[in-house]
Amino acid sequence: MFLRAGLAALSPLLRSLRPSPVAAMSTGTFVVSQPLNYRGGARVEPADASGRVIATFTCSGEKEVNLAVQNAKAAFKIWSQKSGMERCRILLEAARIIREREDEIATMECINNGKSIFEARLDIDISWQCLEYYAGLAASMAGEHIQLPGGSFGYTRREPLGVCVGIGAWNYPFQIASWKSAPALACGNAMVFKPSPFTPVSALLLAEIYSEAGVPPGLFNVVQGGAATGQFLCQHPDVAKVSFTGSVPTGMKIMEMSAKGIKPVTLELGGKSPLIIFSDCDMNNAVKGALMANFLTQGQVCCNGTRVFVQKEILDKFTEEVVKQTQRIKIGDPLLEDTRMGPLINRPHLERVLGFVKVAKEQGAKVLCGGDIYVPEDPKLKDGYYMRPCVLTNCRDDMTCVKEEIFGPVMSILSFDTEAEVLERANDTTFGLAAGVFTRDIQRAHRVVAELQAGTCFINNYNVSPVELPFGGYKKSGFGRENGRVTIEYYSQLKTVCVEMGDVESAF
Ligand SMILES: NC(=O)C1=CN([C@@H]2O[C@H](COP(=O)(O)OP(=O)(O)OC[C@H]3O[C@@H](n4cnc5c(N)ncnc54)[C@H](O)[C@@H]3O)[C@@H](O)[C@H]2O)C=CC1
Repeated sequence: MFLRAGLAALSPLLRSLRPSPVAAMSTGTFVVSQPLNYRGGARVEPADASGRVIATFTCSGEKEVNLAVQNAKAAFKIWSQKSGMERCRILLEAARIIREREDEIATMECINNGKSIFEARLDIDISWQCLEYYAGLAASMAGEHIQLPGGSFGYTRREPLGVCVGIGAWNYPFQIASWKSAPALACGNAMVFKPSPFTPVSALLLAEIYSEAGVPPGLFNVVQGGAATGQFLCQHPDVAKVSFTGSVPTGMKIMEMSAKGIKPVTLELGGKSPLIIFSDCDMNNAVKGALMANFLTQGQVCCNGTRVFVQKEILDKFTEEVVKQTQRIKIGDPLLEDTRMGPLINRPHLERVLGFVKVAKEQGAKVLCGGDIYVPEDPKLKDGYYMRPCVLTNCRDDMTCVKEEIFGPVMSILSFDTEAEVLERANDTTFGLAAGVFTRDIQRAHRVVAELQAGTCFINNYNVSPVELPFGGYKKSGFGRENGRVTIEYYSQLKTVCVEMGDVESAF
């Protein structure tokens, strides 16, 4: 568990950043001196425990989950009565505070997760942008007015759902908490959020920032824990909705539990996305795109384009250039400005990813670079969970590395001849989160994305995530969307009001 070296919560969050003797993640560490649950507008020790202790924090049990939901219910009463403009102002203030504290939050996220400080800053930028975006929408949420015969009419009201639950993965801890809470709060809901137990600390910062910005105490609560705590949340009768980011198997369980309470769910699950490079592409951009599609956050990105289909004519040139640039990626202490790849999340995950590379070799793939443990020069990092980014070639569609989500820095290159062929192969997966295409042929680009079975498609770029655009999956990658205007619909419900202006025409 990475929460070694005295994980400690911070608010003032970055109480101390000092070299850690067992720096498996980075040279940074922090001292947890305050509780990691947030309820009713303050940090609290959980009221009970689910029986499992992970590192230095206690997993919240049923009682604590109940308390958090009760607090959220009380805050919902106040918040849901506010006008859109009132909610807008508070969310804008929260966005401002995040922007102001960007360096502090990014540094914490970097230690929390292991991603480079360069990327952590981008995550924090996207987070405050998300709050700004939904602040802007809060005031413009409106229903319809529908004229009926005889002067009667109807209208619709867009109303919040109530207490929403957010359950997050470990790869984008602060960003996931923001992507879930911003639209939820903008619509007038309250939220109880459970971060991944591997990355428990940064959601607390968001909770404190919301309080500082002026949300009612209890509007955004954090409970800590793993599966058991997550189950208490999903099964809670007073929870109106569950928004989940994580793996497909957990997503299925979340949906099952929510089905029992007829709760709507948003599922942001895994992927094994195709990236199609046609021979008429701009080669420089295609190579950059392939790296963006595979190596951000050490490859631990759900929408990564890990199946890189390259048209035969340019296979050799493309592969050569991708390998050259992959080998140049600076690996090491994520807190250093020039680092672009930090450690993986924990040792079991590192071993799992290395295991995929081993199986790929056994099945006939060729390792062109990386795929092995990396030991940084800094002796403090020698036990870190680092690996060198890997490019595999000689891949076939039936290989494990091409079929399964690895969730690590492993790119599989496959070659293809025709557009029809590559489309069929690209779609031959149970996942459907994202896809990308590089070509200069504008008609082909649109024709291909129209055929791709994926919720998010990129043309001539990959893994950019403007908050204005909806993000989410097809097939087993989930449903519901995050970001964009449409997400309002996933955090609100429509009430129809039918108004009679004449007399009742009774059938009796
Ligand atoms: N589509 C998307 O937006 C994203 C999807 N992911 C996917 O997430 C996975 C990696 O993240 P992990 O944290 O390992 O996923 P995970 O599914 O193991 O855990 C995700 C969250 O669910 C909680 N959880 C686990 N079992 C639960 C249960 N039975 N009931 C309720 N909650 C439970 C965990 O504590 C954690 O907070 C990958 O498959 C990745 O593709 C990750 C980021 C973004």
